[in-house]
Amino acid sequence: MLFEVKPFDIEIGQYKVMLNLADAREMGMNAGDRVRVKAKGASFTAILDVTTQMLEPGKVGIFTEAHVKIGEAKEVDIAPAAKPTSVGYIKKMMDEVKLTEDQIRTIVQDIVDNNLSDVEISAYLTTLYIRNLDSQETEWLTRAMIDTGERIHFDTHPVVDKHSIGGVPGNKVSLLIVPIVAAAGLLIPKTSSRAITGAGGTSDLMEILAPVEFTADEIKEIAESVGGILAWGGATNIAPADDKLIKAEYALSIDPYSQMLASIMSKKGAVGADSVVMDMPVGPGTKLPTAAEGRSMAKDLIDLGDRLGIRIECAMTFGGSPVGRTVGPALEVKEALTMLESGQGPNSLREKSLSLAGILLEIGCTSGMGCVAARGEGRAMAERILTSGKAHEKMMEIIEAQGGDPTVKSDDIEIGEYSQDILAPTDGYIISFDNKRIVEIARNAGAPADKKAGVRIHKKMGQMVKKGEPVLTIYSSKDWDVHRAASDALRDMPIVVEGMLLERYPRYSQI
Ligand SMILES: O=P(O)(O)OC[C@H]1O[C@H](OP(=O)(O)O)[C@H](O)[C@@H]1O
Ligand SMILES: O=c1cc[nH]c(=O)[nH]1
Repeated sequence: MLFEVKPFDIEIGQYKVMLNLADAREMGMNAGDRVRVKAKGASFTAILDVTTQMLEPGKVGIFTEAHVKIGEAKEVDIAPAAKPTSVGYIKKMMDEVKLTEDQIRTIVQDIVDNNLSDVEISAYLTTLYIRNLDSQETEWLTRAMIDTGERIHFDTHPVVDKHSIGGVPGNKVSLLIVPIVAAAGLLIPKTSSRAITGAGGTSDLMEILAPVEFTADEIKEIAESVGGILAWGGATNIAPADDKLIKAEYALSIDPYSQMLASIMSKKGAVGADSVVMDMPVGPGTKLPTAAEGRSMAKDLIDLGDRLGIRIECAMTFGGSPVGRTVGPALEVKEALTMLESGQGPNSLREKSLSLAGILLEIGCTSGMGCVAARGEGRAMAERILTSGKAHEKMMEIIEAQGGDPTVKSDDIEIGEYSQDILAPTDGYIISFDNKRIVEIARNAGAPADKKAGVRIHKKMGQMVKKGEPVLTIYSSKDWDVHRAASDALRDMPIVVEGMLLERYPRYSQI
């Protein structure tokens, strides 16, 4: 049937069209069904939405991505179409049937081609949240994610890299590790994602200092010119399925195990990394609650690295409380820049950054790939690079190469103008600190979309507090977001001070 085009200026990351309910009924279709859209020079499958109000019969609403495909066409032909075959493969996954390499590749290709609806993508992720793929399937998934995008081939080797599985709040260490390692003369083309389960991923942070969206060629050029880059993987055509999946994971606040392995390793494989240090925060409220789970994941990551020809070294790090004292993009950038400027700052941030950077400085020694520090000397070298100001100098070069302001100072970074302190309800020691609640509070305050929102932590596990002293300060660009986050924090405190009355459960209802 022919329909008059009505463009909808709405970007949703899918090919979507909308029809009046009467037209959809006449064609025997419902919302969520697939339609074939044909216009002069274009033919593609889209997901159908229906309306009774927004369009008259005879018209078709064309969302941004689909509109780009049809160009200037004023009329399109719409006909029912079959669901993509990958929907059947996702159903097989749900039924615990092992998939073939081709079937996994088809799912990934359909994700890249925007052929799956949000419902289908969340079914895929939910299945992977409930059950893991085996190591062969995970390798196929990772390879499919690499092969459906571009790859970078560097002329210089070794190419080293760092990646975190995330899950611990305030994990701004990449902003220190990349310049330290690049200042030591190693090539580190770091691509990151945005926040997945947290309140600010490395790309959300770096974006405050410089643009993070580059093509694969630009990443190669920038990294080769200054030794390092901190780019957003989602903007490139590198492992393009990754960001589409991460968007859905962020909405669900989940990071399914097998997808996490493939997500991380596809980004590393696509940039041609020879050696990678993997930061694996372990502790209550993280993605790895116990050391045993950490060791098991380390084994899986090393195995996947071997299959792909990437040398992986896993570092289980302390995830029991936030890294540093800030959570949320601008607050974290301020803290990281202060450390680059002065070499000083919270011990947890300094130690973690230096230890992980140190591993990278040593990493190529045993494999004969080339390294800059002998075994056992990497951390001390990283510390010299930080305290001498060379890491700061390198960070400014990276910022400039990415198109940011190389004269930026930590004092220039603005944080939310609205704030509220959360006070200790009693005297005592902090005996429990809930990472997940800290992230929820920062997200309620608006992070990561509001870059100035987040939480400053005044007191950490084991520290003494006096009744009425601030334990946290919540920041936001909007006063109502601060109030919402603060009342949520007060309703269910993220910290427990020894001796605190946690909850009163009355004998009789008060109502
Ligand atoms: O939001 P959650 O799940 O905590 O973690 C996601 C973060 O972890 C990784 O950090 P990096 O790229 O190694 O610095 C990702 O790229 C992302 O920035
Ligand atoms: O890059 C990352 C990091 C953590 N989890 C993922 O799924 N991807």
